[in-house]
Amino acid sequence: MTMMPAGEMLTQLWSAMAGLMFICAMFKQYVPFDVQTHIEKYTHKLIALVYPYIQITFHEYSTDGWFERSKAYTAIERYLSTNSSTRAKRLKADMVRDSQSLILSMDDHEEIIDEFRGIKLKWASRKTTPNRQVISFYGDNDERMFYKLTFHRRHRDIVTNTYLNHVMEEGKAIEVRTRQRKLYTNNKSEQWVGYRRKIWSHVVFEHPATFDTLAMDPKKKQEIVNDLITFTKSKDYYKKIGKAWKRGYLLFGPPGTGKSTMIAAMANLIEYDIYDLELTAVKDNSELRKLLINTSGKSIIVIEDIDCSLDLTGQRKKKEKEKAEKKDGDKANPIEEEKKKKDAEDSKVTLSGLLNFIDGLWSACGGERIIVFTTNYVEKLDPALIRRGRMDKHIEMSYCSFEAFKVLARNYLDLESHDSFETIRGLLEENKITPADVAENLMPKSSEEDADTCLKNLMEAIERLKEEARLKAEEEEKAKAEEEEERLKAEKEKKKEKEQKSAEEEKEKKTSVAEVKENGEIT
Ligand SMILES: Nc1ncnc2c1ncn2[C@@H]1O[C@H](COP(=O)(O)OP(=O)(O)OP(=O)(O)O)[C@@H](O)[C@H]1O
Ligand SMILES: [Mg+2]
Repeated sequence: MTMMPAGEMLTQLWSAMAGLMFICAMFKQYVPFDVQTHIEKYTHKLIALVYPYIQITFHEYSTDGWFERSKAYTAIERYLSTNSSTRAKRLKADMVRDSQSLILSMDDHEEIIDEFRGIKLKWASRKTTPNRQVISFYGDNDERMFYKLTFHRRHRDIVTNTYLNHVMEEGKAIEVRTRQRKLYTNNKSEQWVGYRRKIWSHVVFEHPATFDTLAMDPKKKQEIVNDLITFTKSKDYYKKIGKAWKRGYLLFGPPGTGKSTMIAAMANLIEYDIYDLELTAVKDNSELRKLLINTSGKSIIVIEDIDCSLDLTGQRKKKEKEKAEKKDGDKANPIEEEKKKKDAEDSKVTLSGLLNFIDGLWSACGGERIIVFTTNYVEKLDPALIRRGRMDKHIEMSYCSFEAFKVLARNYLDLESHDSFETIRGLLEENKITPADVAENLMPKSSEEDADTCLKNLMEAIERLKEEARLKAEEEEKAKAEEEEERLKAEKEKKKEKEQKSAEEEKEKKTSVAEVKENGEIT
């Protein structure tokens, strides 16, 4: 037999392929659609007879729970990332933890062979674009990613019963190991369209705060740490008592007392993600619910300044509005006003919606969660929102105590003790100063400033604050006295007016009686 030259062989192959494609095109064009479907069905059956392989697909977004990224897909992605990196030829690279190492995973349209108990299984990463003759409104957002697993049908049982479980478990374990903690924030609903929905955007969470660097009463701090750690280990306990595995914390206190810092420290302690929920960007309760469904387990959901985000405290908002109206008078810009009004109308998250979010049926889906609210005005919140069971732990973050100061001195100046500590203790006991102010003063402002200078700065700052507070108190006192004086004056005038009025009335009465008498005499 004579060997065909390579070039000729290639030409023949090309022409055969072109012929096949032509036949396919003709088939699609001229054979009616339902006949095509029938032919396809029987072809599949025929292939199944001779082709002994089974295929399973795992889509990134399943069709029923379409809002949620499939957990199976994520687990497979992780599993294949460790198993594929040595075998696949085209890889995708992503940064992981601390941005120090890369994680490699299989690229789109790449295939790998995995081995399990001597069985060979083929994994392929695929992408489909819907077979439609229209230009997608959402651009290439309609692309769907999926993994396809192919294996021999004689291994069906072992794959479906054992192998897939093994992949899921491994995938989850890898995820925990390589997890890069994230800080999420919610997007406006306009960005929720398409298959690559962006309900939450995230950045890598890298806040350095820890409970060691957090300045507060050590006893209280320990209590919170214990509470958190107990929570993370209590899966079975929560199951036993029939409660969703979640815990609510309410952090309250004046600005600059470390509420946000505490949340970062919490996330760092228990290694949870943070979802920073901006309620003003949420249109209504159903959006709120969607946001919640799309949070993962092991996460802290934070609503900062809950008193400001929502008209939960109707009265306060109204008062503020009235005040603003009075202040602005007629000068208010009508366009601005209109916009504000529209914003207010748009934000229709209600108290009951929020309560449902915290402890409704939805709150139990997806694993352990911590919900944290922060506020500067705890007394203005609706009691329903913060009752125990909803917000399980109320933590007051208050002005800097001496114990808290010692933590800051250790952090900022590496000082355990100093001659001026006693003076500072006295100053802190007498004055209300926030940890943020103390921290600011303890931080060296130039390379020449040493610990002594920083402590001196702090003492001076407290003295200054003391003086400011005294002046403010004096002014307030004065204003109060003036107000009282004016009130008294107004009262006096009112009394006088009343007296005058009654005197006039008396006089009128008398004259009319006299007139009657006079008239009587005449008649
Ligand atoms: N208890 C604290 N321990 C350590 N640092 C603190 C503490 N409180 C405040 N700070 C410092 O002050 C800064 C402001 O604190 P933070 O943002 O946590 O205050 P906050 O209570 O959240 O205030 P706001 O009510 O205005 O949101 C932080 O960057 C932190 O460095
Ligand atoms: Mg804050």
